[in-house]
Amino acid sequence: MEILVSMQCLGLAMGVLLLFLLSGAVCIFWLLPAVKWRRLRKSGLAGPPPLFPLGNLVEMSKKGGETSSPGSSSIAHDIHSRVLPYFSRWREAYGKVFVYWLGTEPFLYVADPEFLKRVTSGAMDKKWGKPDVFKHDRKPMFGKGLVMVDGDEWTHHRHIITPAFSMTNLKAMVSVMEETTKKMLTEWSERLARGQREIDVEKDVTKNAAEIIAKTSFGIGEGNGEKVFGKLQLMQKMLFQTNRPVGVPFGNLMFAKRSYGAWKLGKEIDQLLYAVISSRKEEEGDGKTTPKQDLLGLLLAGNRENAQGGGRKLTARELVDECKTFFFGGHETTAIALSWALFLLALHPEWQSALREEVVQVSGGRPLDSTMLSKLTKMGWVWNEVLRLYPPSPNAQRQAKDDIKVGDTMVIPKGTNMWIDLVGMHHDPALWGDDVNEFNPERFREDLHGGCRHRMGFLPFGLGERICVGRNLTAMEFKIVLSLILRSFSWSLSPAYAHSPKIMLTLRPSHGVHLILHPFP
Ligand code: HEM
Repeated sequence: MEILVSMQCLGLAMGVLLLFLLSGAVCIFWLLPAVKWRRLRKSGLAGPPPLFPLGNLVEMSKKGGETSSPGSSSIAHDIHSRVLPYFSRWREAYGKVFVYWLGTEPFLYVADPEFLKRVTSGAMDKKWGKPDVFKHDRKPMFGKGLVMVDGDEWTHHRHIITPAFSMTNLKAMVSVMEETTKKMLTEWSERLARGQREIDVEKDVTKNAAEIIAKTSFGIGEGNGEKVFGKLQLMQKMLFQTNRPVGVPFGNLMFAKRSYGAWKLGKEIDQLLYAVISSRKEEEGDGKTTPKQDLLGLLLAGNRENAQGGGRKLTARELVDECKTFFFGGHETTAIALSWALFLLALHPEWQSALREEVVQVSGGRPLDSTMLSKLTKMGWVWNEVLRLYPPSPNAQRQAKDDIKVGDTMVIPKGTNMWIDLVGMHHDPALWGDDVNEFNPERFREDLHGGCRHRMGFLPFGLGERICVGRNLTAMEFKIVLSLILRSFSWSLSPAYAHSPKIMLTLRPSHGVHLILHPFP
């Protein structure tokens, strides 16, 4: 009898616990998002109706634009509706500012530069940080590196990191970029000599950019550098092979095995980078060795200076995370920009010739240096036009760290994320005119903003205080690699090339960029 009673009590307790958990889940996954949704609508922010706990993910997962059939006749640069079909549809219905939901997370979609200016200008910029929802997912890649931290921690990191990217420091990296790229070009020549005419340049340019960033960040080939580089690449593939259900409660469990794999790789990479850093500290600690001029060397020097001025040093853990951040933030974006540039120049041989002429005029046959690079004016226009039509980072993101009041009626509640659609703004005829989808580098001839009707309509490197810290480094690398290719080859698009831009974190040519190369005399 007593056993029966205690069994009943246990059953009751289990029932109450279950009910408690269930009502907690209903509250977190349905009621709270619904309340937030109501608050946003009250502020005048409409959007596609979400279905919690998935939000609008079902509509977003529907297939969009397809690959063009091979051949250049079907290539168009009007890519917004192909790469972001759901945003394109919602924009027609709700305009250039609306709210959509990734799971239970609200996102304010913004493709209106004037609205963006109103919500981020001046002191308001400080109220925005980076979305928490991506932090867990991307932790193995960036840890608590600059891209991920907010508030005072961000200010501290940025203060130490920014000087490392100054033009004076970057100059020392020209020869590393040149040497590495020449190796790639020698390989291309050898392949041509063996009778191979077609090369997927995207693959090789990505490998080249990874090698450059590993060398310029922490000195590849020095003991553990090469191992780190291989593992970092593997981790990136593991994490971003497929789109993940961001914002969906327990969505990560669906990818538990892969997440665990990435976490494990992350730990191995950390160990290797710790070893690189401590041997560097030992080498430089005696004060007799000159600090290395790669980013890690410059960070260590910045760290010492900061400590001498009474500031806090970045810890070894933080230095490791910054090295990973430079690798992930730096190589793929640069490689993609170069790949799109080679693709666009294949379609526009007249620009290929104009750039080649400029390179010959500026450098003759001499090794490149930073003064020469600054004289490559036309190449600068092409750089901007590539980033406009095919921005490698297709969006910038923020999260309101406080309620943000806009004008008299609108409040963006704390916790709301903001998704700034750079592809949308860069392809908006209202901002750029009727030739918005044409490759026309001349638009940057007299204007850094390419004639865009709004100063904030062209943002390939993001905005405000959090603008990309590596933008000078990447522009320098672009000019060096492209100049060297132009000196050695001319090229056209392979008939097998299929135009298929796709967003997988970055905006990439998903079937590579296959070119027919011709050695240039
Ligand atoms: C074509 C090449 C590149 C593009 C298109 C690009 C684009 C961007 C964008 C859009 C952001 C976000 C800015 C924002 O939130 O407002 C960003 C941030 C960042 N980028 Fe780049 N980037 C490139 C190359 C690089 C390189 C070469 C490095 C370093 C080696 C780098 C390191 C970073 C870092 C550390 C941040 C975070 C800055 C912060 O939050 O303070 N990027 N980049």
